[in-house]
Amino acid sequence: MRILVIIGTRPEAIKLSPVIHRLNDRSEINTCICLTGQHRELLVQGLADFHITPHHNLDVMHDRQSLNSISSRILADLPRILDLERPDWILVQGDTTSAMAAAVTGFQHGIKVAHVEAGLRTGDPEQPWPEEMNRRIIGQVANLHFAPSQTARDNLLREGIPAANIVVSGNTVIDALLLARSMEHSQALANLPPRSCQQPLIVCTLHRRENLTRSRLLQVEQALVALAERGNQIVFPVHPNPALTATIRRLQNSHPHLHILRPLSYVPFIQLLAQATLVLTDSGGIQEEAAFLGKPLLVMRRCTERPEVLNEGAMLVGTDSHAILKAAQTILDTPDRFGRPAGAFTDLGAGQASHKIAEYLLSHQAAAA
Ligand SMILES: CC(=O)N[C@@H]1[C@@H](OP(=O)(O)OP(=O)(O)OC[C@H]2O[C@@H](n3ccc(=O)[nH]c3=O)[C@H](O)[C@@H]2O)O[C@H](CO)[C@@H](O)[C@@H]1O
Repeated sequence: MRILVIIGTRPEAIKLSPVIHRLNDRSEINTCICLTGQHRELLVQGLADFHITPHHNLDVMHDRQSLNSISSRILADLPRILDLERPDWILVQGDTTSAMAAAVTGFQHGIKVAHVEAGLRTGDPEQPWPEEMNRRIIGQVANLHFAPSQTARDNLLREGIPAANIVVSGNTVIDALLLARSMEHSQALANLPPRSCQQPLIVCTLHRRENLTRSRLLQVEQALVALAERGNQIVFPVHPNPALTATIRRLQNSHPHLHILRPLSYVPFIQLLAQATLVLTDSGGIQEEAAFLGKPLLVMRRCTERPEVLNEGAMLVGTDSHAILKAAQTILDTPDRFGRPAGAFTDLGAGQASHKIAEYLLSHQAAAA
């Protein structure tokens, strides 16, 4: 069986690396990896963390490129790889424009599409934008849907996807996180700011397109400075989106407790997260990772496609500085009320998702033969 795995961005590299390792374990499967290049440095970093070597790179990204041009270049260039590799399956993950364009290309070429992390929905096409619509489009063209949770499965059933085509696998991010923790001894780790044990550590990330307006960034900046002034150490690895870096750079020397960093490799980032007192993010993957690590979590969005993390005590705070400060202070005053033991949250699986995905693809192929 030939499987073509498509990877466009850092989170896809992280979430698909454990799947690629499980596929490579099986001699019956020939796995080929094609990068779209939607991210450049972040993607290279993400793959290197897991020792994955790609076979093809469409290299679609140019400075200030639009989503339309990313999509059109993938639609135009991926067929060349399909002709070369002749895969039985195209495997895509999540909700990026790369995954959407690759899934549509597979559909148009009559190649079966398997979707990892299928069925996440906020119900609002604008939030997150364009990811909610990307995942809905992939859901319509995919033949097999690996849902990370029961809730995601229910979303797909509501949209008319046949139950027989949905497998609840868990989320492969948990597999990646556990792998990263097991690799800590062999890697250079996060350079954490020196702090006394009384000083809380807040890990912050922000990059959703809808949050990159001047007014929202200003609100988040105000909240971060106020939290630093209250004696918290804040570590903020900044996503290299130019719309973000241009603004956040001015925070660089604004307070000695505010540490603005370049993106970290995955293993040090997970180590940092594991030491956090509080996580403040609009990232999808970090919501999942923080919940698994039992960390108090504030989500800088108005809705989430991950209701499971809200059940775990995470809160939606948007980007209003007062709302962030109020919620953060409540948690920092009584962190023990909000934290959980690491690994207690199992709604997204406990590290077996990649194995289940590889085994299911094999058994599906055997049944079809
Ligand atoms: C709308 C939405 O929620 N969509 C998500 C979106 O991804 P995201 O929001 O999760 O994206 P990011 O925040 O960029 O990446 C996060 C990963 O990066 C690691 N990290 C972070 C900082 C750092 O310095 N070093 C690192 O290693 C971190 O631990 C984590 O694993 O697309 C994915 C792909 O399709 C989807 O799965 C997913 O639904």
